[in-house]
Amino acid sequence: HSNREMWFQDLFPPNTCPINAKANTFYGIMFDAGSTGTRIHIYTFVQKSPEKLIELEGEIFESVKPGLSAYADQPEKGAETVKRLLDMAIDAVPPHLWKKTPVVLKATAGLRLLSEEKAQALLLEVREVFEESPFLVPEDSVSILDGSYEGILAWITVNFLTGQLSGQNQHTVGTLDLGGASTQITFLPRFEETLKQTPGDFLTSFEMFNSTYKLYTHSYLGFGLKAARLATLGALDMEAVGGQMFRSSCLPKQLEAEWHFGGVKYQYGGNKQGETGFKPCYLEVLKVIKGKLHQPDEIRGSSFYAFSYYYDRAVDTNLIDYEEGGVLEVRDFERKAKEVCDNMERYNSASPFLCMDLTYITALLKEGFGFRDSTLLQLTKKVNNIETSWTLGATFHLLQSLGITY
Ligand SMILES: O=c1[nH]cnc2c1ncn2[C@@H]1O[C@H](COP(=O)(O)OP(=O)(O)O)[C@@H](O)[C@H]1O
Ligand SMILES: [Ca+2]
Repeated sequence: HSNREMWFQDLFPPNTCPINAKANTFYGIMFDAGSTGTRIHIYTFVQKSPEKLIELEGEIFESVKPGLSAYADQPEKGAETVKRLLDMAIDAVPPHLWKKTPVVLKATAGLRLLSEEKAQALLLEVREVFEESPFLVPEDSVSILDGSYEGILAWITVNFLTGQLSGQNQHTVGTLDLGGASTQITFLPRFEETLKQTPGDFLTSFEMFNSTYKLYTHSYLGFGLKAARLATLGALDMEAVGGQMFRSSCLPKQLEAEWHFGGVKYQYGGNKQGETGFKPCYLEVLKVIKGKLHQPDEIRGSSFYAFSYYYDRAVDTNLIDYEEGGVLEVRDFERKAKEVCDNMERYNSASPFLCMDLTYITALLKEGFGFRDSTLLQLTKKVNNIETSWTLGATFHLLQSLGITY
């Protein structure tokens, strides 16, 4: 917006503003407090006419690391990271719309894993930051997002961005999200048989854009990439034990290092004497996964959109381009896992966990969800320049609940 535009908007009520064709522009601010980082998504929408679906115009995105859960014992410092991000919205949203622009933060698996007391202390501090801002603070504006909604809202985002939620012929696509602490699988079942075979708590009905979708979705807490590292190391419930060294065949033989996650410090290293490589690593990882996940038959033959750590690790190993993304088969992850794990001493990687991560992704897809080697995965970070994140779905839901859209 130019200054001249804003000067006019202050003189005229939005709908009659003579020079501003975009008087029906509005904004929504959604924070994603993930286990590894906090992100702000500032969305711009236009509603061209009351009976039309709102259109997404653009997004401003910024992120900080580490996530809120790293501030479990310093909630004020955690809230400060949110405040710095919110300052961006002050610049991005025109002042006359501040009061009409809702701001919401939803936390995912990092906070789900904290004690109730510590999580609530963090949320309370964030709430105060919001109250002190000039934006609209709806009831329940700061909360922990339910795992099943995390999957559904990401599914809404991807299918909205790919144009599957409008018009008659809807061919929706399933979504796979691999976070740091939890992972989600979501799709619209096509066969009656799937509905019969699925436990009730894996099915959720959801209304969006005047349609009701009965979705298969589940969030597996503790099955995110970083939580899986701890589980593989046998360190998941061991925070009380100090000074213990956790070893794995998925790590370079000579490695000894420290790692911080969720405010806890872990020491880990390679199997100095014992085996290393893909085979022993796969067996190790399998112990974490085997028999723990529900396998819907229907997905074996279908293709899915995959993002977050699926995307990041595919980029790290040159399976896809960072900007472009790409289509992979499940077996591509396995091929890369073998390549990395069986050449660990020589493989020049930014992270000593690369072998473990790729092996975990392979095992999660094949043995966890039951995908075929040939299952196609569409790896995406952005669609039409908008981040593929549950935050857009959550913002639509928010606008709907505020009566700003339907
Ligand atoms: O807006 C986004 N666009 C694309 N990827 C994202 C976005 N936000 C988070 N991610 C990805 O999510 C992963 C981190 O997961 P996260 O910190 O959200 O853990 P959680 O979902 O288990 O709480 C990383 O791969 C990161 O790149
Ligand atoms: Ca996430």
